[in-house]
Amino acid sequence: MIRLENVAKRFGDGTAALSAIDLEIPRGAIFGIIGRSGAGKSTLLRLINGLEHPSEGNVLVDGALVSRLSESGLRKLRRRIGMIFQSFGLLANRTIAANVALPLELDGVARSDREARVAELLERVGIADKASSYPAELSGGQRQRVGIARALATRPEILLCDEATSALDPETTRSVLALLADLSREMGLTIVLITHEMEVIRAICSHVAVLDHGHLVEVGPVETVFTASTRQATLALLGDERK
Ligand SMILES: Nc1ncnc2c1ncn2[C@@H]1O[C@H](COP(=O)(O)OP(=O)(O)OP(=O)(O)O)[C@@H](O)[C@H]1O
Repeated sequence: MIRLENVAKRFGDGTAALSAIDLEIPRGAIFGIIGRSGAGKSTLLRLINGLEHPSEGNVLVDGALVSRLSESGLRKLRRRIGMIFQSFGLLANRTIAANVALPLELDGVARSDREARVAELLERVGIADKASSYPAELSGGQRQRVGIARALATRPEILLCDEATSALDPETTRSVLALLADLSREMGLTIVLITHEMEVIRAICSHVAVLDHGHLVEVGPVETVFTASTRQATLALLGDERK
């Protein structure tokens, strides 16, 4: 379980990216965090995997205080937390199989075990036939499948998704989100997804938190928030849907 207790994050230049955030993300949830550009979504994700530390408050993953972890503790934590990105983050000069194998190589996994695991992952995300291709030869949706396979290589319990479908067309977005939902169910994976698109939240999330100018406006089950909210920031994100 991920827990933020009264978390604030201020950057050196005085920017307050997050203020007084209390949030609990249950194990196995598909938890969406929505907000406009600059609302603090990426900062919140970076606090969960320890890339940033809070200026105030606590971030806990399964009871461990992230800001108190040693370097080796942080490395272990990041092995339990996979991440995928809008821009996919693949290495252009490596084949698809070699991209997926990278975290296993860094972990010192033996070559034969790596090859077996990579084959299994590529099969699971539906691109087994692309193992020897290079990223430039794949569509956006296929590249994100590679990103998902790579993120899951070390069998993490948590997957952080940073605008993972924002570069994809609506149909490809739906198929990638469906894959994420299936993986969450199969593996008991907790997914924390940040987006500025309501449709993404509606498609797979069980819970949603709305961020606005660094503040948590509301949080709850998707249906409740989307049908009953009276908060201006939420209504603005819902736009015409509620009219
Ligand atoms: N390293 C940094 N130094 C200074 N300010 C930062 C830094 N990172 C983020 N910020 C500021 O913190 C605020 C929140 O940024 P953040 O990237 O978390 O928002 P976001 O909701 O993810 O936005 P977007 O959807 O545009 O990525 C913004 O005002 C941003 O300019």
